[in-house]
Amino acid sequence: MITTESLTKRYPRVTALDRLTLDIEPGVVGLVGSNGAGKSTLIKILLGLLAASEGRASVLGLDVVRDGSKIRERVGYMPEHECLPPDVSATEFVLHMARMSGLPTAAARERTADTLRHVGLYEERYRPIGGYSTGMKQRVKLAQALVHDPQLVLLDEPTNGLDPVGRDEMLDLIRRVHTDFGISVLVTSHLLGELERTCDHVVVIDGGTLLRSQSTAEFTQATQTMAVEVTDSERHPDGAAAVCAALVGSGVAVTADGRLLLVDVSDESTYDTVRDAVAGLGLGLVRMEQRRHGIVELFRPQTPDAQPVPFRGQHEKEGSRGSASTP
Ligand SMILES: Nc1ncnc2c1ncn2[C@@H]1O[C@H](COP(=O)(O)OP(=O)(O)OP(=O)(O)O)[C@@H](O)[C@H]1O
Repeated sequence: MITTESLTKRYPRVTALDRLTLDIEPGVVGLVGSNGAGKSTLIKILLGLLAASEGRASVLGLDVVRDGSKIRERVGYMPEHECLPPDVSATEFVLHMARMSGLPTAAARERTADTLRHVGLYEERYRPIGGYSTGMKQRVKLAQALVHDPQLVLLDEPTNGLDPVGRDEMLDLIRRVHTDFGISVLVTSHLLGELERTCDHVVVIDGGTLLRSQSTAEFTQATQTMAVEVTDSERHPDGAAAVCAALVGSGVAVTADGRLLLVDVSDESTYDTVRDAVAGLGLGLVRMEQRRHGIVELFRPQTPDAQPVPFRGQHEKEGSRGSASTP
């Protein structure tokens, strides 16, 4: 879907992309990086809107230098920053963008109505965009990226400025763009956690260089650890400690993480041992689940000398952008 070869973009004061080589298959792909990592620069080069300093790139098999206009016919783009005219309605704006993409008037009208329905703006479609909430504006930007039925959409920080519920809705919508219409998606975010559940594949860049490009399943491989949470009782006011002692007594390796017990699963019988230990103490089992590596964990230092990559955790608030910190 996208390939880059030693792609480099130098601005007078900063190298935004530094010999980036990528090979991305179709699907829903997340491009993760902290602020200034080079995500928007990469997207603009892929659209043929910005010239690279060195290297090559192609999108859907088309060269970004030679075939920029062909790429833009087949690709939808949702820019990061607000760029919507306040005085027109969503219908007028998206229809205009559909016509700009070359659709005949009747088809453009039909596609506009369908797309606005798909992004959940059908009821509001005749109101001026200036009165829309941030979430509604993001949906208009998504609708104009989809209206000409592209093969691929490039979505630059589509969850920016949204509250947690708005984020979840936008991420579900993005997932459905692929499952319902078969359109491939490249979505950028500085929040690792949100891409974990949305994307099939994640590409991580930092300072314009590639850190990782891997399937989400590989990123979040299941581990042989089970998290167990139990209730307390009058007899056992610290239920977790009591279960921990019982398990250690049965030869099970277990560590306590607050109220959570992390149990090494040596084989299937470990599940029965945990159940029997909890029942034997007369406690209730709140949770017993397999632990997975979250993407965030991958950025913890691997060696004592290694520095963590400064990505922001999912729960950090918007508005503190630019002050990157370790999750
Ligand atoms: N037109 C420009 N002129 C000079 N420097 C630029 C220009 N555009 C981007 N940069 C610089 O290039 C680097 C990469 O910027 P880019 O916008 O691609 O990052 P990003 O990962 O998209 O971050 P953000 O999410 O903050 O937009 C940054 O250091 C930025 O300041």
